Order: sequence, then C-alpha cells, then structure tokens
Amino acid sequence: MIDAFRFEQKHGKSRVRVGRVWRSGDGTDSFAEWSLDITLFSDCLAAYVNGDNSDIVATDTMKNTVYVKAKECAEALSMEEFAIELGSHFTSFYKQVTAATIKIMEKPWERLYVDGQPHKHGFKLGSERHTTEVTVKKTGAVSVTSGIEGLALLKTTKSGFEGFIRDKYTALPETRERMLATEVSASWRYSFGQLSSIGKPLHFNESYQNVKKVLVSTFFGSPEGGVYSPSVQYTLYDMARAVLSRFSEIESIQLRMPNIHFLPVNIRSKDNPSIVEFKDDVYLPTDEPHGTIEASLSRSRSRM
Ligand SMILES: O=c1[nH]c(=O)c2[nH]c(=O)[nH]c2[nH]1
Repeated sequence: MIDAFRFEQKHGKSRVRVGRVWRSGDGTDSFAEWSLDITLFSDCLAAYVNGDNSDIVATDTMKNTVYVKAKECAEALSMEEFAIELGSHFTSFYKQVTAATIKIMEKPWERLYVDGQPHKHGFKLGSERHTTEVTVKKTGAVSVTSGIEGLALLKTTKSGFEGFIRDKYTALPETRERMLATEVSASWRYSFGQLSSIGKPLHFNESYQNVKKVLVSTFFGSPEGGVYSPSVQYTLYDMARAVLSRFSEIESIQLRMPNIHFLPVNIRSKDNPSIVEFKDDVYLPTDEPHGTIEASLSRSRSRM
C-alpha cells in the first residue's frame, strides 16, 4: 500500500528479436527467428516511489540476457523450452524478481525443398505462426501455454447457417450451402504446474504440429466427404473438444475464429434482372466486417 492507493507494477522489454542458427556436422543447419516480450514482476517499489533504482533489473540487461542464453543453448530447442530457461534464470538470478512472463512469437521459416529434397541451409517463410507464453514463479510454479496465430482455413461447401433468431432487423437468408473461411487463433495450456514436474525431453514442437493437425482435420473432415458445419460455433467447439480428447497433457484451450464472409454475387438492373445470378459460384470476398466467435474449453477439475 502506498498512502491510500493500491499499486501494482511490472516492467520488461518488448519485441526483442533474435535469430539462432544451429549447425550440425553434416552441414544441415537448423534455424529459428523469435520475437520476445519479457515481463518481470519484481520488488522495486522504491524506484516508483522514491526515485531509487537500486532494485531495478534494467530492461537493457533483459535484452542482453536473451542473446547470452541463445548463445548458451548449444542444441536446437523449442521456444517453450527457451522461455522456461529465461523465466527460470530471471527468477533465480535476481532476489528482487518474484515472477517472469516470457512471450515468444516464432517467425514461420520452413525448410525449403528443391526437387523434392530438403535443402540443408535454405528456408522460406510459411504462413501461420507458433506462439508461447510462459510464466515462472520464484517458487518453481510454472505455466506454459502454446498457441497458433494466422491459421487461415477455407472450405467451399459443407457449411450452412439456419434456425437463428429472426426479427424485424434480420435480413440474412437461411442456407445449407455457403463458403466457410476463417483465420484461427488458438492457445492451449499444458497441465504441468511445477518446473520439477516437467519431464525431459520436451516435445513442444511436436505437440504444436499435432495440435495443428487435429484442429485442421476437425475443421475439414475427411478428404472425400468432409464434415457439415451448421455454424462456426459448432465447428469451433468440435475443434476444441478434439484437442482436449486427443492430448491428455493439455488442460484447456482457447479458440478465436472470425467468420470471414464470402458474399453471393447477384447483379441486376431495371432492364436486366439477372446480369449475374448467383448459383453457388461467384462470390465477393470480404475482410470486414467479419463475425467473431471465441470460446475456451477446460477440463473439469471435479474427480469421479
Ligand atoms: O456460423 C455462423 N455463426 C453466427 O453467429 C453467424 N451470424 C451470421 O450472420 N452468420 C453466422 N454464421
């Protein structure tokens, strides 16, 4: 308490960017490019209240630490592991730091293939991005979430929207035939809660790829038959449930799925009532406005 006020504070360095190459004996290079946001929760009240900086970890030092730790990581590792490493460092190295939150976004560099063959040192930029947010407390409590952003998905059929509220403001026709397009953002939380309970080796990159596969295959259904979506809401819930049923190490998942509309094109004039008549073929792609559907699904904590 300061006087009659309640005060909370944190400080950190945002958008610290690092690229790391790991070189193997046979000339195959691995590469990762990360952008980090570091936040420290620390006892440095005097800095705010008295102008006394003696308990401040400089944000410039936080930035340097990223490069030191990147250098020290001699083997390729996931950014979740790197975030755990950094969070553990800040909370154990500085007596003032009670907790650290490390967020990382990975730029989607993918190994390039030339004539079907993986290139040893060539990469190209993909689309969706892997993210993580890790909080480490001095006590050793840890929370790890991983996520995906910008996963753009579209299907040309097997989607509809019917039976919704109709009132004097409603113009949208009911349909069982429409396009469905979205850009999925997801984040999921792993269930381990203590640094000591995280087994080695860690498989965060593999888990990320597996969760992405389940999200995508649930959205689309089988290659031949697909799966009918009665709404974005239903499909989102199906995707969330599929992830929790497949991966016991995941405690909860949050999904945000904009409904990116493709509007039927009908063009008519006074003289010509069907210059273009829509027959589930010609659409107007739009960015905005778009629907926004979001939800989170967690395991119930009650035990049988
Ligand atoms: O899947 C949908 N969910 C909605 O909530 C909604 N609202 C709307 O206009 N179209 C759709 N589609």
